[in-house]
Amino acid sequence: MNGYYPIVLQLRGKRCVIIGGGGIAQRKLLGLLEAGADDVLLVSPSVTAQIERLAAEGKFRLERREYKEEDAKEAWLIFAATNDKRVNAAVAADGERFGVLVNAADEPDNSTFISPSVVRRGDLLLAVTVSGASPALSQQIKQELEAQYGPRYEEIAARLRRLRDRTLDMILDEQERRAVLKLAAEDAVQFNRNNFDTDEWLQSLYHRIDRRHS
Ligand SMILES: C[C@@]1(CC(=O)O)c2cc3[nH]c(cc4nc(cc5[nH]c(cc(n2)[C@H]1CCC(=O)O)[C@@](C)(CC(=O)O)[C@@H]5CCC(=O)O)C(CC(=O)O)=C4CCC(=O)O)c(CCC(=O)O)c3CC(=O)O
Ligand SMILES: NC(=O)C1=CN([C@@H]2O[C@H](COP(=O)(O)OP(=O)(O)OC[C@H]3O[C@@H](n4cnc5c(N)ncnc54)[C@H](O)[C@@H]3O)[C@@H](O)[C@H]2O)C=CC1
Repeated sequence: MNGYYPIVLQLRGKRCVIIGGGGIAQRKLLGLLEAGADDVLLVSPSVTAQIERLAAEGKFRLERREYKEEDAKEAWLIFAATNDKRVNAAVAADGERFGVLVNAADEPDNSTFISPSVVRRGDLLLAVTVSGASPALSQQIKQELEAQYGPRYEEIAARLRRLRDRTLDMILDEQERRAVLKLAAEDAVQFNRNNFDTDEWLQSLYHRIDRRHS
């Protein structure tokens, strides 16, 4: 069994490099752009039509050439996703040497991180991995989660963020705030879209907490 520690990375301002321009490189690229990465370089002599289109829209920098060592040296995080095992292994070894986070798409043993399957609903991020045992199972579980946690969860998360921000200056007692926020998370899933007001909601949560305590 492989042990992996999950983290969620903030990529703003971090140089993310993808070596390769096929279907796998494209999937890693879309994942980075969805995550808000704003300093992405993709290096490959040939690329898919979609990679080409996104490059033309200025979403990231494309260099049509083969990999060179400086690509790894200047990276914060790097994906080795070519169809040449030796190139992928060189990217991984260079990345390791320069202390860069490395994902080798063809060889988990050369990687410092692996990519999970991801469902995004606004601020809600669900990530699934089977630690390399079965990417197909990760994908299947992702589809189940997509059905279970539909698009309305984007609004639920946004609503809870607004409420939580409001409580930070309204409820100074930490215990009380915790009780309100836990009840709010239970409550949020039941709400329908209409007649929503953060302050009214907060008041009703307060009443219910009071009642529980008395
Ligand atoms: C270790 C890891 C490293 C990494 O890439 O990060 C890795 C490695 C490899 N994948 C291979 C095959 C496939 N990968 C997929 C799909 C995905 N692969 C992803 C992640 C990972 N793949 C990491 C482990 C994650 C985990 O286990 O949970 C996903 C989840 C995320 C993503 O890539 O963004 C994405 C689903 C995205 C989605 O949600 O839709 C499919 C399905 C398909 O293509 O339709 C197949 C064919 C079916 C199968 O094999 O199960 C091969 C053999 C290549 C060959 O035969 O040459 C290797 C190499 C090896 O295992 O040695
Ligand atoms: N991690 C995963 O989920 C999966 C990984 N794979 C692995 O990923 C590899 C890539 O798969 P695909 O994208 O389908 O391959 P592909 O054959 O469609 O694309 C390979 C790309 O690598 C580029 N390339 C080749 N040599 C290069 C170099 N020296 N420098 C920069 N770019 C170079 C080519 O221009 C091409 O764009 C496969 O060989 C396979 O081992 C395959 C399936 C799933």
